[in-house]
Amino acid sequence: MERGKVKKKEKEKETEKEKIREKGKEEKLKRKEVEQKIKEKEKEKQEKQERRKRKEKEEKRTKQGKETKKEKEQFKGQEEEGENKDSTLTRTPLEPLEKNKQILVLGLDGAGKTSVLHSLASNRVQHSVAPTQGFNAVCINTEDGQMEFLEIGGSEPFRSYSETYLSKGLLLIFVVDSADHSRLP
Ligand SMILES: Nc1nc2c(ncn2[C@@H]2O[C@H](COP(=O)(O)OP(=O)(O)OP(=O)(O)O)[C@@H](O)[C@H]2O)c(=O)[nH]1
Ligand SMILES: [Mg+2]
Repeated sequence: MERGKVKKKEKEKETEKEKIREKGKEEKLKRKEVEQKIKEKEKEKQEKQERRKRKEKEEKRTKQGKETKKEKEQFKGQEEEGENKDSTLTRTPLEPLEKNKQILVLGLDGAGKTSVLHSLASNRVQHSVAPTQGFNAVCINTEDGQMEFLEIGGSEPFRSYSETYLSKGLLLIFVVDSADHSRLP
């Protein structure tokens, strides 16, 4: 009789152990499922962030592209004019715009063109100015807007450019050195 009781108790113990093992397995599976869900959510978050970053980058690129396109078009126009005349001097630093035409400043070499422009721009007299090699563009801000002056060097090699720029200028200022009697008619 005692042996039978012992056997029964042992069987009961084993079944309890099995139940505990099964419970443990189920808990493990549940944990794994929860972990997988968390991982999936994290992945989705990362993907969303990456998409946002890409969009922002693309927007920046398109904005920059538009600006550079405009600049390129302006530069192309200037280059084409310069190539037609086959000289680097024809590429003026300030190409006259239709609305904002330039005021041409012409005169013989040493007449005082650069000096006049300098005194207009800064209200000061500058001594010993170097001869202008090609063009000298000066922009002066006034109450009514901007005034653009374009001086063409008076030395021999640059004099021919004054003819081509005469038609493009809005006004002409011709500077004469009245003290230089040898060059006056
Ligand atoms: N005494 C005197 N000297 C002047 C006057 N204006 C200009 N100068 C001097 O004359 C020289 C020539 O003047 P610039 O202003 O360079 O003459 P420019 O017409 O620009 O000459 P380019 O650029 O060679 O065509 C410089 O040394 C100036 O300092 C003036 O009113 N009086
Ligand atoms: Mg000059």
